[in-house]
Formats: sequence, structure tokens, C-alpha cells
Amino acid sequence: MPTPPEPHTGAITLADGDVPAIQFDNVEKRFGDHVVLQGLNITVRRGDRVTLIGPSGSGKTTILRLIMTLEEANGGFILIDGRPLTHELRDGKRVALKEKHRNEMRKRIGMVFQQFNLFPNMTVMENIIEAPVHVLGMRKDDAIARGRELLEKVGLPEKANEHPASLSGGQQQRVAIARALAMEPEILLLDEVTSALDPEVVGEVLNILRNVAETTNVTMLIVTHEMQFARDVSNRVLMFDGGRIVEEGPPDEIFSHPKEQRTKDFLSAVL
Ligand SMILES: Nc1ncnc2c1ncn2[C@@H]1O[C@H](COP(=O)(O)OP(=O)(O)OP(=O)(O)O)[C@@H](O)[C@H]1O
Repeated sequence: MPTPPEPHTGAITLADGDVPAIQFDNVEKRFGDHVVLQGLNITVRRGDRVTLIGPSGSGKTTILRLIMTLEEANGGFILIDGRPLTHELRDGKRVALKEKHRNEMRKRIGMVFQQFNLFPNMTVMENIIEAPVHVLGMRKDDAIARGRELLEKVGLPEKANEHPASLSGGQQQRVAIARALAMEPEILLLDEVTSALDPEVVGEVLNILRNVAETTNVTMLIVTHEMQFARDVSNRVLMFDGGRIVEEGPPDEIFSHPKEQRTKDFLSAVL
């Protein structure tokens, strides 16, 4: 008898000809002997908003870092818009792609981190225009005009000439969001973007991101402990444990009617 397919593989069937924004095909990631992700398959459609939940150490951040090419997988393939990110299959062998290719691919992806990672010696505007000018080759005037629009969008139009240190944590994170959007990414990765913030400014950052979700088509992958935010913004939730997807579905289903015991235990601990 053929083996039945794994119940929750994260892979979904797309309409013919529909190329996924992100595809993980049998991805493995190890740190030394520690296998963090094994045989992982994920398909993310264009415009999807996918939240990754699961206990600490289950591999959520590693998935975002692999997509951002801050880490490299030890096996399998990651495809962005149908194109290999770092490795491809050539004559039956898994071959690493050149740095130039990776750099091209990376331009399509933006990431906002828990620690805002702004350049401290640059002004807010310089932080925002740095990559558009130096990586995309955008004209400085155009980048500044776009930077102004983005500062409006994140509610900080008056902060263009300030340095990060003079801003609150919430304001710095809003600048980091503007900086990520300045590259006009097709994919936006959000890694616990409110975890380092004082509780009173969490709401302002989440509202900005709700607005980004409502006003753009950017594909989002979100790691967060803010379950209400995940519920509001995402259309799919993937529950991880031990580097595998144990359950997935729309947020209402996962949060209100989880099926797997591990999901129930995780949610009862965080909700
Ligand atoms: N650079 C690294 N070197 C060694 N081990 C690592 C490294 N990065 C992550 N790990 C390990 O990989 C596992 C998965 O980590 P990861 O940060 O992806 O989990 P997570 O689900 O995001 O956890 P958290 O919710 O605590 O952020 C953990 O056991 C972690 O210790």
C-alpha cells in the first residue's frame, strides 16, 4: 500500500500556471549536529499573509533568515517567484548559485527585525534611502521623495533629519518599517517586531503594519507573539514544533478550533 501523504506539509496546490511567491522544497537546516528544519515544504501564494507560530526554538526565525539569505540551507531548495534563491538542481546535483544571483534575489525581500538595526550615525532619511540608492541605483532625489512618502505612511514626517538615538523604540521600529518598504519588496518578513518595545508603543507599530497589509499586495511572513495582530492580518497560520509544521489553517480555525494537542497547549500558554 502506498504511504499516505504527511497530513500537514505546508504545501498547497495552486491553480495551473500560478507561481508561488515563496516555496520551500524539502528544506533542511542544521546548526552543527542540531537539525533545526527537516524536509520542510511550504508554499506561500503571492499576497498571502502567513503567520508562523510555535514554541521557542521551533525554527520560525530560521525560516525567515533562510529567505533573507542570512542563513543557508543544508538541503533542499527555496524558490522565490519560481526562481531558485541560493541553490538549484543541475544534472541531479544541488549546486550553489553565484553571489550576484543571490544579491539580485535578495532585493525582492525586505525584513524588519526585533532589534531595529538602524545605522546609528545616519539620519532617519539616510537610513531609508541608503539601500534604494546604493543597491537599486535609484536617483537620490527620487529616493528622498519616496522616503518622505514613507515617513508619512509610518506617521513620522517630521523626523527625517533626526538620528535614531533621539527616537523612541516604537519610532525607530516605524523607521525600520519605512526602510524595508523603501526597497519596494515583493516579500516582507517580520520577525517579532514588537518584542523589544515598551508595551505602550506596541499598538502604534502594529497599526502601521495593519495599514501596510491593507494598502499593499506585499506577501508577508510574520513571526509574532501578538495573536490578535496575527488574527487581524494573516490569512494563514502555520503552527511549528521541532522544525515541522504540525497544523495549519486560517487564523479563525487555528486560534478558535485547534485540532492538534500541541497547538492547543501552545495557544493556552500564550493567549
Ligand atoms: N546561529 C545559530 N547557531 C546555533 N544554533 C542556532 C542558531 N540560530 C538558531 N539556532 C538554534 O536553532 C533552533 C531554532 O531557532 P529559531 O530562532 O529559528 O527558533 P524560533 O522558533 O524562532 O524561536 P524563538 O521563538 O525563541 O525566537 C534553536 O534551537 C536555536 O537555538
